[in-house]
Parts: sequence; C-alpha cells; structure tokens
Amino acid sequence: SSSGYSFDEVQSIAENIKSHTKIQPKIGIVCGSGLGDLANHVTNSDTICYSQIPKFPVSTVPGHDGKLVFGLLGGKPVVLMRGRIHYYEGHPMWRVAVPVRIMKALGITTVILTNAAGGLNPEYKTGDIMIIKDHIDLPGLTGECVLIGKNDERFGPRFPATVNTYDQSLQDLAKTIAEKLGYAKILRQGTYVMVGGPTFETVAESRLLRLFGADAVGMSTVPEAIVARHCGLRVFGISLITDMCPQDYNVSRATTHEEVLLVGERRAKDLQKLVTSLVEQMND
Ligand SMILES: Nc1nc2ncn(CCNC(CO)CO)c2c(=O)[nH]1
Repeated sequence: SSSGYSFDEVQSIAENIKSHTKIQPKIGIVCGSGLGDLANHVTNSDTICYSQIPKFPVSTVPGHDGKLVFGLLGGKPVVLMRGRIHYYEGHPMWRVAVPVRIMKALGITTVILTNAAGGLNPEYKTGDIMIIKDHIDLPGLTGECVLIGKNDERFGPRFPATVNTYDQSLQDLAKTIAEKLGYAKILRQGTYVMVGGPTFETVAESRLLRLFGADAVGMSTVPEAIVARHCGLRVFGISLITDMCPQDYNVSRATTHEEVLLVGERRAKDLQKLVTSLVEQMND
C-alpha cells in the first residue's frame, strides 16, 4: 500500500529475524556507501542476508551488499545494516526507511546513520567527517515525505515534530571522542540535505543547495532519521565527505560513484573507530 507495511507486518518481520539470532540489539547502525566494513568489528556475530528475510527490502547498489549483522560492538549488542535501500533505485520512500521500524521492533533505542556525502560548505575538504546537526528533507518539502499516507499511532503521531531530530548529547559525545582520537582537523558539524538522486548535482543545483544553508548533500539518511524520530528512537547521523560539489563552471572532473567508494575505503577506519567509541561510551 502507499504508506507501506502495517504495524503488524513490521512486528512479524521482526519476529522472523529474531528466530535467526539470540542478540537483542540496543543500537542500530545503518552503514553508508563503502562503510560496511564496520561489521568486521562486530564480535559474536550472526549475519542474515536481506534476501533471507521475507518482505525485507533488497538493495541493488554496488558497495551496499544487503546483510543484517548482529553482535557486540564496543561491548554493546548492535544490529548493523550493511547496505541500505535508496530512493533512486525506484523504491517508494516508505520502503527506504522501513528497516528502521523493523530495527525498532527488534528492540533498539538508538539508531546511528552513516553516509557518504558531497561537500557544499567551501570550508570542507574531501575526507572530512561531518556530524549531522540538522537536515533538509528536499523530497519531503516537494511532496515525497516518508510519512505520507495512513498513520498508525502505534508507530508515532500523525504530525510529528522534527526539530531536535539529531540527539544533541550524542553529537557532543561524538565531538569529544573525535577530538580525543585526533580528528579535530577533519571534524565538522553541519546540515545535510537529501536529494532523490541518482544524478549528481549540476553547478546550479550545488549553488542552490548551498543557498538553502546545506553543508553536505546526499541521497539517503533523511527518511530513516524522520521515521526513527517518529517511533521515538534517539538518532545520531554522520557523513563522510567523499568529494566537493563543483560550485563553479570550470569543473575539471565530475564526481563518480567509484571515487565515493574509494574515499569511503580510505576513511572507513577512522569512521569505524569513531562509531565504535561512540557506541561504547553512549549511555543506554
Ligand atoms: N556531489 C555528491 N557527492 C556525493 N558523495 C556521496 N553522495 C551520496 C550519494 N551516494 C550515491 C552515489 O555515490 C550512492 O548511494 C554524494 C552526492 O549525492 N553528491
């Protein structure tokens, strides 16, 4: 249906998943392009392919192999989504975010959203890490909000507030951890704007998005963050800046997905350390 799986359908998908693992996750982590190797730090892990789970959406993007990885990270029970569902693949927006509702039904109380993004803020550099302070839901503003359609109060309210979507105390903790890890030089805190994709932006679009006040642009994360807040989860988001969006017409070379994955691999270790320490140090 247009507004996605019912509350009961979500519960039954979660029940099916629970039969594959004893881990009862407290934290859900959505891995962005090329950042799936965080799963290698999860111990005592159980891995379930999305395709093994009836009605779980399947991802088709290189660098996004669809697996749920349950286990311990930083001593805490977690579930990782290796491979996320993107709107640009043709999925309705609700299906992009339904894994968050399923992880909530599995018992998580916090979700960490990681992604690769293009830098719009001219002070940013490729390889920077941006803690997400706020977002601009461009698809939502133009009629594709993830919560459009029938609302079931068991998920959350009909008209949810979205101020303070990104938990302030987790942002502060992440900032402190990053500085202790020696990342102060590459650490940013800013606003993420979602575009539908799959095209990378034109120069005029990059300038427009910058005028909107966005510091980074991507094609994910916002639907997941909105649905997470809707059902009462604590949300933390972080972007790896994989390239700078051209704001002038002397564009030497265009952004490529390969470049995004390459920077992801180069920076993945640093992001993994940051996320692992955050999981370790966050209060329940
Ligand atoms: N300029 C720019 N750079 C980016 N790097 C990553 N993404 C997020 C989109 N990632 C896609 C394509 O790599 C795969 O999900 C973007 C983007 O949307 N724009």
